[in-house]
This record gives sequence, structure tokens and C-alpha cells, in this order.
Amino acid sequence: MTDEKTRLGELRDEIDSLDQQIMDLISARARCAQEVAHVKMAANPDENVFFYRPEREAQVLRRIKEHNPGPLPAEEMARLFREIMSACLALEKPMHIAFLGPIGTFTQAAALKHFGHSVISVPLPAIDAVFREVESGAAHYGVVPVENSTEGMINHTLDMFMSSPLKICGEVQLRIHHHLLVSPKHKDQEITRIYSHQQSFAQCRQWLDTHRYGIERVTVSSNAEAARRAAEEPGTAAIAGDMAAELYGLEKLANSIEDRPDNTTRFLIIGREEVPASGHDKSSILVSMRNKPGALYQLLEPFHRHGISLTRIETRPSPSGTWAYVFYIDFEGHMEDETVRKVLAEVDEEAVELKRLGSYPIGVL
Ligand SMILES: O=C(O)C(=O)C[C@]1(C(=O)O)C=C[C@@H](O)C=C1
Repeated sequence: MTDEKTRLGELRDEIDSLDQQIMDLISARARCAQEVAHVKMAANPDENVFFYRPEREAQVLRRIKEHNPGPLPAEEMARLFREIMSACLALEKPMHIAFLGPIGTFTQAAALKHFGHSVISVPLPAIDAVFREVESGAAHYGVVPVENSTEGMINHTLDMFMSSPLKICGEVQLRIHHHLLVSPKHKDQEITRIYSHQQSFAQCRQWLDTHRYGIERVTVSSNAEAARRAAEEPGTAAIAGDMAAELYGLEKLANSIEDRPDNTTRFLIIGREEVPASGHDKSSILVSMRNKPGALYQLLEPFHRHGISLTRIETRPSPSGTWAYVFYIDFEGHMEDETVRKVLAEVDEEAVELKRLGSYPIGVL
């Protein structure tokens, strides 16, 4: 045997032995999670048991990232643990996660990034349908897009919070890469039409104007639907992401055609219960103020005085009347924090209405 073969053999034996140890440890961890489920059920025999604990998951993933010894990057290690925890949670209780479908959308990719692959993901045709599915209890949690770094807020999601009793339980960000996709069956044909979602067209506008000027652009309900059509119709292409490309067996004519290299979408996790503090949290509120001079100043001043950082403020027309506005505000901290309590008490005194949408861990992955 050559030296190379001997050494390879030794290393592979070592990998086999390590794999066995990893497997034994993952199994021990899974048994622990089963025990956790029994403890939770025993403590709440008559109530809804919350098996999924977003604050605990965030703490576990943060610790993994902080203590990762390398050589694997911390992000990669956290991703592996994300999947281990997902499988452990599925042993406790299989989670139904509603998302803005169809299958193959970026929202599904975000749901799997946040919850791992051991959940049952349920595609729904519209943002309000995702809210309804969670409100009715048919799904445990929902995932909806809320803002894109190129295109701004997804107003439909913001407006749903005005009437929905649901809470925000988490956030997840996804780097969005769009590709120009064609079916290998039709790839020699001239492309006369491109399908995509309106948001994706907007995120690739400059690239399209430069490289595919004059080709008909047809807006459809999702990227996945665009990919489905391109797979079937000769002479067409789709702009969509990797999941949709894989799902419909499409090839990339051009890779990562988004105009901004940092194109990112933020998604929210919506659920029926409040999330305890994880130690590194964000909160969201909706506030409507009286229409008078200085109203916005009055609203923001307590945040400034108490040193609380705002991460976003958006204005939406109020459903209650013409030229009345509702402010959607994200800020750092948890509603259980003493300082946040004080600020919200002050805001509440001045506001016509203050709605607490929830506190949740700042996205870890
Ligand atoms: O700590 C818990 O409450 C668990 O249920 C265990 C565990 C885990 O595998 O670490 C699993 C699911 C929860 O969402 C959080 C953590």
C-alpha cells in the first residue's frame, strides 16, 4: 500500500469513530429534549404547551457561535445545530409552519432557515391567509416577508398587524439572489418573455434594462409561479431563486442578477404567544397619535431620553380615517425590560392607541 492509502485509511477510521461519538451525543441530546417535553406537559397538564421556545433557541445558537473552536465558520456550525435542534423539537412536537407560498418561494427558504428542516411547512397563497392559519390554530407559527433592503417595506404585512391579535415571535433575514432561469428543454429558443414577482423585477430593474432591454416582463404572483411557467412555456424565462430553480429543474442563464449585492429580505415569525426575554431582543409596536403639531416628536422623545435605539419607523395610513396615520416602530430591548416599560408607559399616555406587537430575539442566523 502506498503511504497515501495508509494515511487515508487511518483518517477515515478516525472519522468513522468520531461519527459514532457524534451520533451517540446527538441521541443523548434528543433524549434530553424528550424529557424536556415531559416536564413541560407535566407542568401544564390542562393548557396549551409551548414546545417551541424561540428565546431558548436563540440563546443556544448564540452560544454555539461564540464558542465555536473552528475550523468550521461559526455560521456553518450554527446551521448544523439549527438542524439538530429542529429534529429535537420535532420529537417533542412536530411543528406546522404556514408560509407565503407556493413551495419554492424565498419565504419557504426563510422558514426553513429559521426553524430547520424538521418542520411541516404549509404553503398559503397570500399574507392574510398565513395570518388566518395561525390565528385559527391550524398552524403553530407563520412566516411572512416584512421588508427588503432594495424595495422597502411590505405594507400588506404591516397592515395585517393593525387588526390581527398575533404576536411577532422572531425575525430572520435572507440574502436574496435572483437568477435568470430557463428550462433546459427550451434553452435554444429566443426568449421573448420573462416572468417574475413584482418585487423581484424591482430588485433586478437595472440589470434587466442593461441586459434584456425590450423583452416583455410579465408579473406573476410569486417567483415559484414564474419558474413553473418558464418550465412549461417555450421562449420564456423566469427570475427566481435557487429553491424554485431546483424545484422546476431550470438552468441559470445569468447568476445573481439583483442590482444590489447586499439585497436582503427580512421575514417575521408570527405566533399566538409572547416570547420571554432572550438577552438580545427587539420589540415592535404600532402607535397612532393625535393629529397635532409635534406629535411625532412627542412619540420619539421618550425613546431618545431613555437611550433606546430605534431600528425602524414606518408610517402607514390609519384605517380609521383620511389623513390619520399609524406608526410602526421597531426598537432594541424587550418589553419586560424596566426602561422599555417606562418608555411605553409614557408613549401610552400620549397615544390614541398603542398596540404591542411583541418582543423577540434579534435574528441569530
Ligand atoms: O429547552 C427547551 O425548552 C427545549 O424544548 C429543547 C430545545 C432544544 O433542542 O434545545 C428544543 C426546542 C425548543 O424550541 C428549544 C430548545
